[in-house]
Amino acid sequence: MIRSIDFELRMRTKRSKTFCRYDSTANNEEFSTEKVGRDKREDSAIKSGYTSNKYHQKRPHFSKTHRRLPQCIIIGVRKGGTRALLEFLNIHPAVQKASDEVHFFDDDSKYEMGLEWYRRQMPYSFPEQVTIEKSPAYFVTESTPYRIHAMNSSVKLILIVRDPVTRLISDYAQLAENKAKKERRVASFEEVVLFPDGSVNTNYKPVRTSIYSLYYTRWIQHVDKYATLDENGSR
Ligand SMILES: Nc1ncnc2c1ncn2[C@@H]1O[C@H](COP(=O)(O)OS(=O)(=O)O)[C@@H](OP(=O)(O)O)[C@H]1O
Repeated sequence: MIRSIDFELRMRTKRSKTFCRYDSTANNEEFSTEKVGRDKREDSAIKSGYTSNKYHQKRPHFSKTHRRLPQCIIIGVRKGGTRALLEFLNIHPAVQKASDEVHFFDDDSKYEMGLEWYRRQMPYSFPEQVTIEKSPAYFVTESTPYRIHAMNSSVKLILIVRDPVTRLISDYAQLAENKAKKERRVASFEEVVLFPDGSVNTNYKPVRTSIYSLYYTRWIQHVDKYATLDENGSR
């Protein structure tokens, strides 16, 4: 059991002589490594901030830790502050986050790889810790409520929402920035959000994402099935 935020565990592996420290305050890492015997690959990965699960799979870990399917999932909403929420939760020593968005339930090609693949994307954790991942696309993807329920009907789901118009502007701004980086034409906000007669274009995906009721009603159909999703938790 991890008892406090300052609690540290240290391990020296025989093979690489890597010195590992459990640091629950670390930003992007389940484990921070330091000192003796790090191989070059590890050094450059740490320097560049590279923290993909592919790399984690090769990193040393404590003998009593395992990768576990998440008991808690932040399902959205995109641009709702999901990253900040995940990082805040991860400060708690009993929480272990997946660093990357896994997109297991909303991406058919990933879903087809099965739960064992999904489990392997998760961080190592102690038995008492809660594994958590966030993929904001889950909230708006049709197949996701059923798929998550099929994995675990008592998984805890967190939905964080934001003023729908502010969220739309934030979503548009990110998409526009991505397009600009690729030197593609960026349509104005009015162009994509409004029809010439001034009505709102609800076919534009960022607009649709902000119509929370479209998706909420889909999730609510599963509320009875989710034993732990009570009235407050589902908001
Ligand atoms: N604490 C807090 N309160 C209010 N808003 C916050 C907070 N933390 C992050 N943010 C804002 O959330 C936006 C990023 O949301 P996400 O992390 O969900 O983005 S993403 O969907 O993963 O891309 C992003 O919004 P924009 O600034 O409009 O881009 C963040 O500024």
